[in-house]
Amino acid sequence: MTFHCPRMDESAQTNMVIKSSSIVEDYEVRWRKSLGTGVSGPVRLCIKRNTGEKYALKCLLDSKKARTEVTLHQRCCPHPNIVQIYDVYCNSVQFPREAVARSRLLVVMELMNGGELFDQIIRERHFTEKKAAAITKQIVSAVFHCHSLNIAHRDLKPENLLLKEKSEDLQNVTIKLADFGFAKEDVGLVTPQFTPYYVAPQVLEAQKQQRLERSGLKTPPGTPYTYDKSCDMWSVGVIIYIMLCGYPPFFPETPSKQMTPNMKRKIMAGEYRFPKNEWSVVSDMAKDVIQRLLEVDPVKRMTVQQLIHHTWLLGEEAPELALLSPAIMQDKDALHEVMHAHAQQLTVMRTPDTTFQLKPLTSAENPILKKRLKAR
Ligand SMILES: Nc1ncnc2c1ncn2[C@@H]1O[C@H](COP(=O)(O)OP(=O)(O)OP(=O)(O)O)[C@@H](O)[C@H]1O
Repeated sequence: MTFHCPRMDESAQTNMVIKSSSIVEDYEVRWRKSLGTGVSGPVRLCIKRNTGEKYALKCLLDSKKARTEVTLHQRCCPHPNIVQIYDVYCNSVQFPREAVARSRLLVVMELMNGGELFDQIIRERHFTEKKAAAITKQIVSAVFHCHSLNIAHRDLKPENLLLKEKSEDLQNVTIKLADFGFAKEDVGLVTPQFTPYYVAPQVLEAQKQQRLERSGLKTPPGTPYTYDKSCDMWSVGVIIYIMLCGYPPFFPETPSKQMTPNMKRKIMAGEYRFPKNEWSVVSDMAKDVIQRLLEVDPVKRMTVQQLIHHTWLLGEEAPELALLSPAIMQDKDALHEVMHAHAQQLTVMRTPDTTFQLKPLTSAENPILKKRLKAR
C-alpha cells in the first residue's frame, strides 16, 4: 500500500472536515481484513493507535458523489440507529493491482460486529411478529431521523441494516443503518419526484400543482413529503413483509437476474398477496402497515411520521407465535435472489424521470410565491 497525503482539504461545498494527514498516523489499517464488500470494494478493519479500539474503514475514490455520501451520512450522525462516522481522511492510496496512487476518502466508522440483519433472523430459533415489530421500530427511528433532516436514504435494503453485536436474541441487539451512497438531500421540490413506474398519476398531480402555483392560487407545502422519502417507506414495507414471511411481496414467475416487465407491472399495480400458509399467524395490524407502505401512489403512501405512531410498532398487540420466515430464509440462494431483486427495484425507483422536472421552490419566478417564500 502506498500513501501520499495531499493538500488540507476542507470542502467549501460540503462543509465537511476531511483530514489530509495520513490515516496510518492515527490508525493501524488491516488492509487484508475485509468486513464485507460492496460496489466500492471491501470495508476493512482498522485500529486506533492511541486507544486500541476497533473501527470499520470504508475506502471511496474521491469524487463529488463520494463527498455527498460522506457529508449526508455525517449530517445524520449521531443517532443510536445510524452507523457513526468518526474520522474522514483524504489520502492518496495505491492498492496492489493499481498502476498509480489515487485520491481516496477513507471513512472511519463504528464497527458493527453482528453482521447483517437477515443473517441473524435466520439464526433465530423463535422469531415472532413481536420481534419483527421491535426491529422495525429501530429501522423507523433511523429513517425518521434522516427524513426530519430532509435526507432520503434511498438504499434501504437488508444488507445496509447492520447489527452492533452478535447475540442469541435479536430483541436485545441494536440495529443501525449504513451506506449513504444513494442518500439525497431534498431541495424543496413542489411535488414528489417521480419515476417511470409512476408516471401517470404523478405527472397529473405535478401538472396540477404547477397550474395552481402559476396562478398563485396555491402555496406549496413547507416540507413536502417528496418522492425520494416515499421510496424509503416503500423499502421499509418490503423489509417488514420479508421479515414476516421469508419471501418478498413482488417476485417474477421464474427466477431472473433482471427486472422483468411482469415484475414492473406487479409493482406498479401493487399486486402482491398474503398467502395463508405463512400469513395466517400474522396480525391484521401488521398487514395494515404493509398495505399502507406498499401503496402504489407515493403521495398516498404512509409517511415515517405516520408509521412511527402506528400501534403495531409498540409490539404490544403483535402475536408471539413463531413465524416461518427464518426457515424459509435458510435457502441461501433464494434469499440472495430476494435481496438482489430488492436492490434492483430500488435502482429502478431511484431513476428520475428527466422528461418532467419541477423547479425548486427557491428558483420560483411567480411574484406571489416569491413573496410568500420570503415571509417564511
Ligand atoms: N461499520 C461497519 N461495520 C462492519 N461491517 C460493515 C460496516 N459498514 C459496512 N460493512 C460491511 O461492508 C459491506 C459493504 O458496505 P457498504 O454497503 O457501506 O458498501 P458499498 O460499497 O456502498 O455497498 P453497496 O454495494 O451496498 O452500495 C456491508 O454490507 C457490510 O457487510
